[in-house]
Amino acid sequence: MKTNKVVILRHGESEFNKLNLFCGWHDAPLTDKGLEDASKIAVAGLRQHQMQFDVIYTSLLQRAHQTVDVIRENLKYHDVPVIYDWRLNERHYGNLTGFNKRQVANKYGEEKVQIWRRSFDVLPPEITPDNPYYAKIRNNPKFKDIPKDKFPDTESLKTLMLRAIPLWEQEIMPKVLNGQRVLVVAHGTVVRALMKYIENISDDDIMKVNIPNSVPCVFEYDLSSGQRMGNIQYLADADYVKKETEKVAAIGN
Ligand SMILES: O=C(O)[C@H](O)COP(=O)(O)O
Repeated sequence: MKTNKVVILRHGESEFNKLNLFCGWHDAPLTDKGLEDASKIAVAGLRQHQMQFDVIYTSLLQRAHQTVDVIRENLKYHDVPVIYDWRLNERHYGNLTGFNKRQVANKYGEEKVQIWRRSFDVLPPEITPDNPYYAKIRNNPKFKDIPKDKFPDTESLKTLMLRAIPLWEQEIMPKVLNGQRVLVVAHGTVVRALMKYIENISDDDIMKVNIPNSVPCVFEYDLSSGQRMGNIQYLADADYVKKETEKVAAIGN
């Protein structure tokens, strides 16, 4: 039986992850720890499982690019082409962008914050011009080619899926089923979106899914039927994955 694997990875810890701030489309860089984990966790996992790639897909955001760079540098993937696509950007966090998750929970309640963070279709309030990150995001030159009518002011997992799944179905999956080895380096909500779609996870169950930084997730396909095989494989120590997943699920301090 001929099979092929596709790997999906969330970037390393960003400055906003560290400060526990809603980030979304704000272009925060990785922290030193984020850079280190990209190599110690992501690269180590890929290397240990002898993963090779023909093409890498990523978003327009630097935290994903820096993660890609660490992988390319360490695994000598300089010849592997990188495709940058806005449809892999993190979900736009609306007017929550830039605010501390704990402080927002103290103001609106934990339940409300978890609905904003993890529900399938509840949109955070739209970003308004008085938000300190509004102009930075709107004027980010990297976003200049995004169609005006597609540029979001807030997004839920559902609306993110409306942009990310067509890319997966029309560009990424045909390559995977053609035998190309694809690595996707993206963001927490993008990984949740792809997982929901691939694994057919219900709108309720996806609320419990949290994605740790820097841990490669592997999905295997049977090339003759195009069907998914087996379970998701995480290329990191199980205790590490559990600990990091719990950290992401929590609202933090
Ligand atoms: O955009 C962000 O703040 C993070 O990348 C994801 O945050 P979350 O885990 O709170 O959705």
